[in-house]
Amino acid sequence: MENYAIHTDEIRVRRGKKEVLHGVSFDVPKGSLVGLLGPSGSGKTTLMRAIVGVQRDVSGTVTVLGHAAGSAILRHRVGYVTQDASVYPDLTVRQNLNYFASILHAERADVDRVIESTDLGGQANQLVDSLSGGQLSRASLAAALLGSPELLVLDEPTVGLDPVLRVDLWSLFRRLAEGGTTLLVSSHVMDEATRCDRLVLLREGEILADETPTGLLECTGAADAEGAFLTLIRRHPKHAGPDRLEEAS
Ligand SMILES: Nc1ncnc2c1ncn2[C@@H]1O[C@H](COP(=O)(O)OP(=O)(O)OP(=O)(O)O)[C@@H](O)[C@H]1O
Repeated sequence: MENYAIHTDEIRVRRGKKEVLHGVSFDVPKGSLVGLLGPSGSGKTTLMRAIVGVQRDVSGTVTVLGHAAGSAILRHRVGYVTQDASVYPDLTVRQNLNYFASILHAERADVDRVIESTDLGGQANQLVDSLSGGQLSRASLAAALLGSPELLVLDEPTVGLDPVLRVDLWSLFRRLAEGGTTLLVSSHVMDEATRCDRLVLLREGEILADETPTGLLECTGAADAEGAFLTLIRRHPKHAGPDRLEEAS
């Protein structure tokens, strides 16, 4: 288990009156870039919240870097970027990062490092309020990179970005993984899947597949990740319609 940054076993989560994760089990190897893919409402955010230890009513096992999810010891070792901007609009990018660096007791030099790695040099002295969507996502990411966390949990960091910015961000994720950081990145854009080491496909609170991109195409016979996802849905007895059960059997 020490080779895993995240180990989960039979996670169940209730939100409101309904169970939204139904016994989810998967592992994220250390230093890997893993994509958590699934349509809107499939439970990606809930699963990430369970992993970073901010979700209530979680049962099952969630171990992060060898500790129970949410343990105080993990506070500086795990970076979490939600779908909402986590930087202050009335401060510049650099002022935000200086502020978060002081909370984390990170070196000031770390601020320059994260500005450079997120390619925000040109916007460092710009108010966050005036950043574009892509720059705002990168500013939140820069804040999460302070202190060099071992694990980054990123909830739909590329949502709303144009294809060029998406490619840039995925290149950054790859560089971080090559530097030894583990990344769990959620997305509902299946194309992005091909950039991951492993893919976890989630649908209605259940894992449909936990595979390498190549393995996923091989086991479904599909030409791309989107086709693979559709094939898996058709094969799943719960999701297959009466006319599809035959096809799936
Ligand atoms: N605060 C809440 N109270 C009750 N149910 C909730 C709450 N937040 C989310 N849910 C439900 O939990 C399920 C999973 O939601 P979740 O946000 O985890 O999905 P998601 O895959 O991240 O979706 P998206 O891609 O749209 O962000 C959905 O059915 C959603 O309606």
